[in-house]
Amino acid sequence: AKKAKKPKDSSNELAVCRVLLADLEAHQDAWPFLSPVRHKSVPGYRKVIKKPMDFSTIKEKLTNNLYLNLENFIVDVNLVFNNCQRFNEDDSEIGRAGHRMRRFFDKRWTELLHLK
Ligand SMILES: Cc1nnc(-c2cnn(C)c2N)n1CCCn1ccnc1
Repeated sequence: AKKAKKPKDSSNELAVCRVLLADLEAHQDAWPFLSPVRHKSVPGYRKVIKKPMDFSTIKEKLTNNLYLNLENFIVDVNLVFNNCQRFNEDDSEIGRAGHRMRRFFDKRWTELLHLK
C-alpha cells in the first residue's frame, strides 16, 4: 500500500535556518549586513530601498517564530543581497562583499538541503 505522506514538518527546516544564519554571521564578509543600515546617515537609502533587511533583523524574526518555513527565510536573506546590489556598485567594498555572501549562501543552503 502507498505510504501515507508525512505531514510537512517545518521544525527541522527552522533548525536549518538557524544553522544557515549562524554561518552567514560568522563569514568574514558579513560585516556590512550584521545590523540595519543607519538610513538617517546614508543619504538616499530610505528612498531607494523599500524593504531594508539585515542579519540581526532576520535573527529577531527567527527567534519570534515569524518564519513559517525555509522559503520565507530565504526570501529575507535574498532581500539583504538584492538591497546591497541595488544600492552599491558591483566594484565597491560593500558590493563585492554582497556578491561573495550571496554565493556562499547559495552554496550552503543547497548543501544542507541535499543532506536531507
Ligand atoms: C548593507 C549596506 N549597503 N549599503 C551600505 C552603506 C552604508 N553606508 N554607505 C555609504 C553604504 N553604501 N550598507 C551598510 C554598510 C554598513 N557598514 C558600513 C561600514 N561598516 C558597516
